[in-house]
Amino acid sequence: MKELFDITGFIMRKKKDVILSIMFGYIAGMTAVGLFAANGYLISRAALETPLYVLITMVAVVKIGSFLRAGSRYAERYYSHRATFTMLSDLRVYFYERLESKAPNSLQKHRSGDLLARIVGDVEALQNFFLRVVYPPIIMVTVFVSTIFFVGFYSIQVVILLAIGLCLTGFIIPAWFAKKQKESGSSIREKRSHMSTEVTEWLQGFRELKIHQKLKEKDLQLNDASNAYIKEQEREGTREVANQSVNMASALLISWAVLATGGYLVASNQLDGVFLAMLVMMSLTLFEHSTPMAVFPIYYEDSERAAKRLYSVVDKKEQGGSVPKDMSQEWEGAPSIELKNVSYTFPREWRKALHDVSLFLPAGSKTAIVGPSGSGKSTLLQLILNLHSSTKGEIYLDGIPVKELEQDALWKKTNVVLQDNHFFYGTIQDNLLLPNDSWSEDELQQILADVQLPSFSLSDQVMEKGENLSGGQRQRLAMARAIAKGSSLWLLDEPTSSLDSWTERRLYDLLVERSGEDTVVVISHRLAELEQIDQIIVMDQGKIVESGTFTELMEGKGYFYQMKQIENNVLQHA
Ligand SMILES: Nc1ncnc2c1ncn2[C@@H]1O[C@H](COP(=O)(O)OP(=O)(O)OP(=O)(O)O)[C@@H](O)[C@H]1O
Repeated sequence: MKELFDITGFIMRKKKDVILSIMFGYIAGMTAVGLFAANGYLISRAALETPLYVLITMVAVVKIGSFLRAGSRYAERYYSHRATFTMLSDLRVYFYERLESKAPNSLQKHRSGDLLARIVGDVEALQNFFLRVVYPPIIMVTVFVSTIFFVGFYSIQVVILLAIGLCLTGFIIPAWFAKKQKESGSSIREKRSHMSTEVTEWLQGFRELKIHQKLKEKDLQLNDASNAYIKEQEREGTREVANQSVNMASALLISWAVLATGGYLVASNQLDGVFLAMLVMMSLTLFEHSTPMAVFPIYYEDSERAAKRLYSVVDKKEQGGSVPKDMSQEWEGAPSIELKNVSYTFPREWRKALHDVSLFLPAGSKTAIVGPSGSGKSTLLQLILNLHSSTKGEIYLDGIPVKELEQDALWKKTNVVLQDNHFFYGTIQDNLLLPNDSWSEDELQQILADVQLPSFSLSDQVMEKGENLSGGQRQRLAMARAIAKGSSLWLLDEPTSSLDSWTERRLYDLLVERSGEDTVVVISHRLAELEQIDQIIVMDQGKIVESGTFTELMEGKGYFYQMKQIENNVLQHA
């Protein structure tokens, strides 16, 4: 309920359109009733010996009424849909912003297909909240009340019948449907989400599924998900039609009752016969406004579910979620990095990825982090980047706690290469993701040459996810992207793991040359090229087990020395 209240807030931001659509909806409803009433009256009058001028006037009124009805119906549709679609666009932006601020920590809990179903399908479902939940009862009540007031001048018995009809078709029957709807429940949203998840996985993993001959199995799962969704859609459709039929049948019964009562009143001289057709026509038209109430419970519940599903993603207070307190802080130049007793456990994991890590990296220093796979190197880098928030302890950049830095400002000031670098469909230049026009084309071409991609031109096409690039080319392009960023903090996670030794050496030389006085932290799985690094941090099982310069660590003959010996042996036997 609270979620729908929030959605109502979004609708109310479009106050002008909402008021205009209700106003024109009311005019359209009233002119429809008036038009049919005039028709009924006209037919009756025409049967009597009525002067021609009265008939001409009546026909003219009917004609004007038709234009008015068409015009106001158009205006009502225009404003109600404008209110709805601009509200949907606001909702999309709102949810996207909330999701973005929670990425990647919270979003990891949701499968991508499910998220897609929520941000596309559930937002879309909310278009019915105004059009089919909020709006119809308002129009129904206002048009009914006005008509009943008018009918009061002719017959109190018909007024009572119409009032009973309003209660029955507008409230009692929809309430009964709502009860039935609650009992049987609807899972159309969940079924759609499940199907979307299966489709996304199928698309993303198509190649692997094909290679490992699992495509058929996955196809069956996809089919099951699709059939379940279709079945639920059919169930919902049948329910919708059944509800509408019951409501329409009840409305027709009331109109029959109006006819019968009117007939009795005419026969007993309590009503002039010329008004009978008018009252029946009014009744028939009037109940068109209560028919939409038949589907009110379906759309109300669907909107409620959709709103709940949306808010369940963005509303949760995450453990370790980053909520900057004072986002105005920034650092100048190359920052120092300090970690004080930092621990981190991934959501839904019991094992600590980092355990009580403390370190200090002076401004302008060059640091390498090494260690076996799974020792927590990438996690450490991600915490410095504020992609996750430490479970315990504090991280400082230039003395400022990273939790208090605005994420955008932090990322703007950092040259990042992660293990998985994403590339977009577009040109090489597009994929350098330049923050401004500070580089000329020649300079960018030089950067490409420096990262050992001399044959690439800025206008070369990159396919989706960089599929037309080799692993090594992707890494070099990611390095070019980091260089083009031009910031004074470098955080690089295995930037050369797919490169041959010669190219790796060139890239490390380039890094030293380009980074100058900047602060650099580089994760390396290889222990070569570390002689020129100021400080090496050795990690194992989420802890720092050693640190020092290359010479110190080699002379200390500890963990690093042993790793180096193993690496040398492997290389000798390779
Ligand atoms: N997204 C995640 N969710 C849950 N656990 C994770 C996640 N990412 C990493 N871990 C766990 O955290 C621990 C540290 O992982 P991390 O990626 O930091 O290691 P690493 O030293 O960078 O390894 P590698 O050299 O293989 O990249 C591992 O036990 C890993 O299973």
